[in-house]
Amino acid sequence: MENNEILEELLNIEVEIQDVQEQIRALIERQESLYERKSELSAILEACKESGNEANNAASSAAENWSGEFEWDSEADDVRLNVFGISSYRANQREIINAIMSGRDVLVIMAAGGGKSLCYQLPAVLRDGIALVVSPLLSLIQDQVMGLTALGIPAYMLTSTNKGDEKFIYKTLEKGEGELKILYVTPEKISKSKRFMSKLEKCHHAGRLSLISIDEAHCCSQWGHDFRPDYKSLSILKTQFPRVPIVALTATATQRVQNDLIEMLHIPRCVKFVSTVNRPNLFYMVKEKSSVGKVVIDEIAEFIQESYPNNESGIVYCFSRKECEQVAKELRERGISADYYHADMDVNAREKVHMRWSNNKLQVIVGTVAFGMGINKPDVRFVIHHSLSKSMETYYQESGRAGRDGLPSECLLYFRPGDAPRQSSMVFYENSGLQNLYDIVRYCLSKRQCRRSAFFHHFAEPLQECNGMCDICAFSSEVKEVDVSGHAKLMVSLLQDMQANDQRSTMLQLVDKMKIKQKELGSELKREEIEQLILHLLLARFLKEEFQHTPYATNAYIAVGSLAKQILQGKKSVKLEIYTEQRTKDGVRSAKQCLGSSGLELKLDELRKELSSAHGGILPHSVLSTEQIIQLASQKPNSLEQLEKLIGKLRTEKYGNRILKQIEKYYDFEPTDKQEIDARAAKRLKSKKNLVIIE
Ligand SMILES: Nc1ncnc2c1ncn2[C@@H]1O[C@H](COP(=O)(O)OP(=O)(O)OP(=O)(O)O)[C@@H](O)[C@H]1O
Repeated sequence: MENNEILEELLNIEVEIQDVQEQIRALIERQESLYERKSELSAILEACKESGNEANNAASSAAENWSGEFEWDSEADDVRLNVFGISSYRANQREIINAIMSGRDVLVIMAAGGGKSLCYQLPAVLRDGIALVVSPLLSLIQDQVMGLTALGIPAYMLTSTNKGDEKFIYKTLEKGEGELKILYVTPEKISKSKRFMSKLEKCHHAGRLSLISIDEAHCCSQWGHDFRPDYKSLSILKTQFPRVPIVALTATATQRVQNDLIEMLHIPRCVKFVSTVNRPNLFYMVKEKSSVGKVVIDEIAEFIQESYPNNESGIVYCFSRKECEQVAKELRERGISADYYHADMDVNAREKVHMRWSNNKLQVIVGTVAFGMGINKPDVRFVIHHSLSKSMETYYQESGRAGRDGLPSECLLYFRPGDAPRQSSMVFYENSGLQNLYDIVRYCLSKRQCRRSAFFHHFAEPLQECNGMCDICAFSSEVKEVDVSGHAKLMVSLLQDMQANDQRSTMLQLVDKMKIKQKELGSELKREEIEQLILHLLLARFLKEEFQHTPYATNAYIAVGSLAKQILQGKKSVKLEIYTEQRTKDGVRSAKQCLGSSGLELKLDELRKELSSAHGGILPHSVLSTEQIIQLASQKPNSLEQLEKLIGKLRTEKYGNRILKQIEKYYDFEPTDKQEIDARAAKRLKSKKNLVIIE
């Protein structure tokens, strides 16, 4: 064998070894995520078994019957009503309180606005001694202390900003003299103040530390979206105060975060209360985002002005500080009262904007993620994401700031594939950062999966009915699958060639190259479709992202992924989901379709006009009972007036559309007589599917 041949073979083997290593790495990653999903599913199964298939409560809570009778029942009822002014408990609150009162450690996962505070504040009032509450943000703490003081509960905070109370607090902890029931601290106090910890130790020694509550507990976990290193030090609490019950509370925690929390806080025998992540009053929607910035702002402004003309509050989330300022300015130019909020502003300026918004002097806050925890405004009617969030958790949390009062509210996410690399260059160094980002990208790309069910899937929760409260379920739109294997193959070869020449390509550059090259294939994809294809290939690991740091930024490049060979060898076909007809902005087309099938000539403009003028600004409380729908279906309206009369309280376009969607379902019956309809409706109601409650 010639030397040259040996060298060449050696080189080939080297390349192949690298390739195999890449594949092994990818397979290990896949194996890890499968293990994780397996443990999540096993946990759900366990929870379902123990709670007799009831979705809402997690395992141990059900087994120990925390809803039975307890000796503190009447005192607790008295405090609930006469101190907190709350007439009845919400789901799980009483059970959680009973578990804490029984001295157990408790993990509470309850959606935003679900009423977590009462769960630890009420036992804090009932139990002798002082309750310690660890909370991550000063503004949150201030709110809570103000609220409790107003209720006549002696609550204080020990932070660097209120040195005045420090002396009193330390004396009370040490000697038990002053009146103090609930003490709020930030996690830094636990990790950094030896003095505080020694006073707390004395308080505990004298038997006066009643419970420890850890708010926003997901901050403890490396996998939590708001991970805070100081929360790590909280592991000391159980070691130092083993018999004091710890209650950890959060709005979002995947199975992995839950396990992490339990381990970190040393509470392996805690009672878990996992309430559903479902927020039935929130309408979720993903909107295609134009690549022209002005068009996006026009759409957002139009949406706000049409749907919320009476200054109803909203939030617009943006990617960067600069973008926040720009979007706020452009919204103002379009007549919307908006201002920005981000971490670069000084505290006073931020506080001022927050206050104006809280007092309804400002309609829209345009914020970065810095406008986050501690937003307690209950009547936020819409949360719009101008840019992609970095994970499903973050999106759930941010969009969840809408509708904490339980009234119908909307969550819109503007998505275009080009936003993904912007985020990935920010998150790639985080634990599972890319994986988390790809989860939300998958959510945005989906054209068939109910948005709500995507959340259930993500948080490993059994499915629940969406009731037409997401764009996928509310608007009917034809989606077809297009085979783009040829384009995928071309893309991979293009990248391979570039890599061989030591060239890199951003998503944008790759799209440009594809636009030219795809002509050879004889079938051309649009720019947006090529972008979508790139994302699909990234999600399936046929492609991967690589990052390069410059002194100013980190750039994301698209490279050939570990499984790309399968595409080149034609072992995998690639399909894109494409709408066969453009979804109309608000689903009127779906109404048209549904009414069309009944023979009703839909006067689209008339209906639109009527519906928008009927929108009185007050949030819709359209009521259309199942009986009314049955009636409607059996009467087959054949004029617009008749339809409107039947629908009666139709107030807004979007609610109108929901109702029409329901009608559509009923028309699918093609019923012959009323009895038949009643029987079928009863059957549906029995299976709890398609239950229409719009109130
Ligand atoms: N049983 C109840 N009945 C009526 N209102 C309640 C009840 N429990 C709590 N609330 C109210 O619900 C609102 C939200 O409660 P709370 O602030 O405790 O929510 P949360 O779960 O901590 O939400 P977040 O995670 O967003 O902070 C508050 O105004 C609170 O007074």
